[in-house]
Amino acid sequence: MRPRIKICGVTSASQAEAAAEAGVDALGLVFHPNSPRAITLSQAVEISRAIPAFVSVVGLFMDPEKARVNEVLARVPLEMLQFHGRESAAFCRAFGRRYIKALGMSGGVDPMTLAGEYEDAAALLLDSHAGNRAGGTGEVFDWQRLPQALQRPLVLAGGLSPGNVARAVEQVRPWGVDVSSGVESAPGVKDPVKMSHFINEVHRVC
Ligand SMILES: O=C(O)c1ccccc1N[C@@H]1O[C@H](COP(=O)(O)O)[C@@H](O)[C@H]1O
Repeated sequence: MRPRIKICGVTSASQAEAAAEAGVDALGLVFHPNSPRAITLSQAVEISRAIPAFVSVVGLFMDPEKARVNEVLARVPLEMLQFHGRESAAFCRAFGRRYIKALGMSGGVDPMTLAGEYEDAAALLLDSHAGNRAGGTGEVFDWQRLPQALQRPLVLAGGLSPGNVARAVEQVRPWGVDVSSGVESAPGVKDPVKMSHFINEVHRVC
């Protein structure tokens, strides 16, 4: 089965349109203020209007206040939430939306220990979290270290690019792949050619 493809951190309507045109399944809007891909509420509203039916809109947060998530949800039609910090499962499920929980493959904590906590997650996203940065790093981790017995669908992330995604899909067979910096021309600027190349590479091996 073909893995679902999410492109995270679009910062303009034209980038979202180009990704949809290329065949993406989901687009991520980043609400973590320290990211070069962070957008304002008005930008998020404008971008979400440009996203056609059957492309999911995912809101990315990292250790947000509950009030901030609710403020975003009141304005932006997010289908799903993606949490990249130390949010508990109770926090992740508090908004009446399905959620993806990101877990880091660097550091001392075994992702399997954490994974058990998020039994209602729509997927678990495994990312390198290199240098204690929780995403958007462009760093690959050793895919051999992925837990074999994950109870939820696996989304593979971290340093994916048009050059390595086919190998990643063949080796890991994830439910989905998520990419941010690997399809950019500069931080926060998605490149239509790279997005299209990335998606075509996934299709090529499925
Ligand atoms: O994209 C960001 O800026 C970001 C910031 C904080 C947390 C997560 C972020 N993005 C997510 O990081 C992974 C991997 O990114 P990359 O492909 O290695 O650049 C991906 O899941 C993004 O959704």
